[in-house]
Amino acid sequence: MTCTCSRLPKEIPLRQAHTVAQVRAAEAALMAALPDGTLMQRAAAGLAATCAGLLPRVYGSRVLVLAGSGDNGGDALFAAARLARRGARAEALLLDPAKAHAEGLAALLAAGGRVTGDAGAFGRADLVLDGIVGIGGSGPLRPAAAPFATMARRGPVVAVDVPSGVDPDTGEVSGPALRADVTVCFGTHKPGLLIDPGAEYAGVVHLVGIGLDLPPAPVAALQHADVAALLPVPGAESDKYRRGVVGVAAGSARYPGAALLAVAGALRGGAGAVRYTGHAAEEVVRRHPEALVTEAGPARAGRVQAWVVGPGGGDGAEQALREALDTDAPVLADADALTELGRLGPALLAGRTAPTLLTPHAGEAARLLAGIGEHTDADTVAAHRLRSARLLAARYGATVLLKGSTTVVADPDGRARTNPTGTGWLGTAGSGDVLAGLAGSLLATGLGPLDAASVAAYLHGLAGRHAAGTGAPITALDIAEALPSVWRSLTG
Ligand SMILES: NC(=O)C1=CN([C@@H]2O[C@H](COP(=O)(O)OP(=O)(O)OC[C@H]3O[C@@H](n4cnc5c(N)ncnc54)[C@H](OP(=O)(O)O)[C@@H]3O)[C@@H](O)[C@H]2O)[C@@H](O)CC1
Ligand SMILES: [K+]
Repeated sequence: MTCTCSRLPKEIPLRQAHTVAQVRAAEAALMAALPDGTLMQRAAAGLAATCAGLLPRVYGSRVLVLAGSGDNGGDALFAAARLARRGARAEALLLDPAKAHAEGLAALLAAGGRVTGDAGAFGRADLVLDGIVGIGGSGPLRPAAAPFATMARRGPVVAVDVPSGVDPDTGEVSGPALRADVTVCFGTHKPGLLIDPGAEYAGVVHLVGIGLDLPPAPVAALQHADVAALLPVPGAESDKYRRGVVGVAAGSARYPGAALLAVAGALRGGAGAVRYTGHAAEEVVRRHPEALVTEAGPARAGRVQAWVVGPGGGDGAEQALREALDTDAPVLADADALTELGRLGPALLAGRTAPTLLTPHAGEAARLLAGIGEHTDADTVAAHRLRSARLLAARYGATVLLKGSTTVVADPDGRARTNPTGTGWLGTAGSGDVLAGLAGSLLATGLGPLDAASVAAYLHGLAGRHAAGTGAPITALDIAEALPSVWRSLTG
């Protein structure tokens, strides 16, 4: 089978995202060492170059700047001035004319651009620059700018640094926001560009370096090369035990399928063997003869380097979870085990010395949040992904992989990762069971929970894309079966 993924670029570095506070501190240090306006010119030059690349030709194109009164508007006005000097018909719509960025506006006018008060220019433009607000904004778009969030447009919208109305630190969107086709961000990614719903508003994100000296990023998205470097490779001396044994406590008389799918994921996640315990032993062996099965629960199941507990676990989930948590192996809790954990609260994890990885979808995350007294629902969790995942990680003292349109992994130490490979086709019954098995298998090979979770999410997303091809419904088993191909595409 040919894997379409093998054509993906391999050298793209880790996408790092910094908070507004970190960007501000780096900006202040650099600005103190450079002549006034240097950073804005670097930003405007990169922005103008991206815009020029999006236009069939710059000369004669209609470019509209939506300009707020901060430096974000300044960047947009200076970039439009550069395009006007190349013959573009550039206009600026000033949202608060009295407070417009004076130097940027002067540059635009000097280059032959003009100011317009006609909101209809938005729909006629060949390209719109969203310079309403960047990292200095807060809350939803103000009334003067809000109508542009829903207006029809002809040409692409290019967001300057951040789509206006998207929270740069979290990706939360609390009201109207500009929907961009491309976002040109400066110095670093902002977390809000990598996490839905903000990521969806950002479109394709293009980073323009401006020379900021930044600390380690609190949020990152692994790329191909990062994942390839983390994948376990068996050594010459490896046998199945040295490669790691993953235990899967899953499935019930009512849900035997979840066991099959979790084992299918676990068999393809790098561990040397899969040890299954639960009510679906017969089905598991029939479908996966390579699995070891045992009647005993996690407490007496034999050698296991990481446990996966909960998919389709039914009534047995609490007992299996308690037994697995009593071992000194890493434990991944999913599905019914998460429901039990939400009911019993974080005290159940107290005293663990090995890592715990929780893999909730938004509904299960809401149940876990209830376990710490935060009563909410799935939609609210999905709207506040980073915050929800971080809160759960901190309060449960566990790594949390929050599944969804952007999967977010949060570590109790505060680091977070977002997964760039997701696809809507992954939203299929049993897909989460495969992911749980896969992530547990990576844990058993010795990866830490943050790496195991983010590598699993990456592989799972690529496998979903590979299985769906140019676009077709897929089953959870299709995802599992595509895993060896995408693994090869990363290492080949
Ligand atoms: N960091 C860097 O290294 C570099 C940063 N650069 C650029 O600077 C940008 C940051 O500029 P900034 O600090 O001037 O803030 P900015 O985003 O323009 O917003 C302030 C304005 O927004 C308004 N406003 C607030 N909320 C709003 C809302 N909800 N809806 C509507 N309006 C709202 C607020 O209004 P006010 O409260 O004053 O009435 C004020 O007028 C950054 O994103 C990047 O583009 C580059 O030039 C190169 C180097
Ligand atoms: K903007």
